[in-house]
Amino acid sequence: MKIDIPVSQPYRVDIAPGLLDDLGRYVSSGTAALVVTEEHVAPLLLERACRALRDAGVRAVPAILPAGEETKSLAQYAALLHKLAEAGLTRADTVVALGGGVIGDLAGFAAATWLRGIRLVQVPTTLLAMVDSSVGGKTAIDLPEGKNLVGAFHQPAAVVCDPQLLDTLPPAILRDGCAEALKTAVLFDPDLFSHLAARGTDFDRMTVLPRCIACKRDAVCADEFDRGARQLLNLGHTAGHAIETLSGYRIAHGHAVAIGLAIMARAFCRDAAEIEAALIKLGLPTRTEFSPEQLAQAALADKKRAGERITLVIPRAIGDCVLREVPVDTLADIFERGM
Ligand SMILES: NC(=O)c1ccc[n+]([C@@H]2O[C@H](COP(=O)([O-])OP(=O)(O)OC[C@H]3O[C@@H](n4cnc5c(N)ncnc54)[C@H](O)[C@@H]3O)[C@@H](O)[C@H]2O)c1
Ligand SMILES: O=C(O)C(=O)C[C@@H](O)[C@H](O)[C@H](O)COP(=O)(O)O
Ligand SMILES: [Zn+2]
Repeated sequence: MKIDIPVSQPYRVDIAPGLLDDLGRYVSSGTAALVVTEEHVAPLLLERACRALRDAGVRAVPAILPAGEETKSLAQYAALLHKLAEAGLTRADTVVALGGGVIGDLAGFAAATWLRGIRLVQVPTTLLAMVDSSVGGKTAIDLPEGKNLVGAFHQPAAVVCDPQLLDTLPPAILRDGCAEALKTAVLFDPDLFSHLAARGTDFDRMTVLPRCIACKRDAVCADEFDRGARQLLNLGHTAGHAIETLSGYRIAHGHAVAIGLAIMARAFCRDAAEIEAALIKLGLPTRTEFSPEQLAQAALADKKRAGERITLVIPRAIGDCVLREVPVDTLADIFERGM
């Protein structure tokens, strides 16, 4: 299955079981590729990925980083730039991001900035990366002060989505991806919501992956640079990113988004009970130990803030979400309503 993403630099998401072995099709023969991955994914997939590239005449150079959100840091970004320099990557060459959202965001940011931008191929290996982070061109690293505070828009040249890679995913990591899939469903797709609410983590991959990617395509194509409608994709993220930051990135992105979604649903949504039930069915949390005041303070680092006002994503009902600008000093009360 192929999904075209007609942004300023159009590309395609290819979805097929076993597609990793065809990775060589996405990089030109005679060029080089830095295959960026991390210590959990490397033993599972790195050799296969490099073999597929070498069989296609590509000089594949592996770069293995530590696993986990801490890797989206200035220090690992700098280390990756040095690896790009050592590997001698030129503007004819490619960065391959082989991993979940952490590797996709970090390797994507390195590809966006090395030589002011070189080719990037996303090979998502988590559900979250398949349904959300590998598509749309947001790349970033975190600071201790907040999530994704440094980054760039850099669309991939291709997304190589092999659903078989999900077979080795630990259940908690699968649930992270379910949170973003459910977010997408609440935003745009009531049928997808019903599917996830009924099936939980036993969802049908070839239903959920294409539907989420198609929804993301539409939001990204409407507003590639995140100035308006694309901000809807931030549903649950104002509180979610605050929870991640306050926890020192101990709480994973998907879990934090699940809590953020539940807070906004309880505060605003006539379908709040259904959304909370679906989150619970998916094995996701819906409450936080942090106070509304702590969340509001941490949310001041949100990119949807402009001076003393911040744009929130308000879920009025499943399939009916809107952007609303509010004064930042009302945030704690809003979160309180959803606790
Ligand atoms: N750019 C975007 O649009 C966007 C969208 C959503 C989330 N994100 C970012 O994505 C990140 C979260 O991504 P994530 O949930 O994929 O986390 P992750 O990349 O840390 O992966 C989660 C865990 O799964 C392991 N793993 C990965 N693939 C595996 C596989 N096939 N088998 C077994 N284990 C595997 C990893 O080693 C890691 O321990 C956050 O930093 C978030 O901010 C970005
Ligand atoms: O692609 C988008 O746009 C999103 O907002 C998707 C989110 O799931 C993702 O977590 C994104 O990285 C958040 O972006 P940010 O701009 O709030 O850092
Ligand atoms: Zn997200």
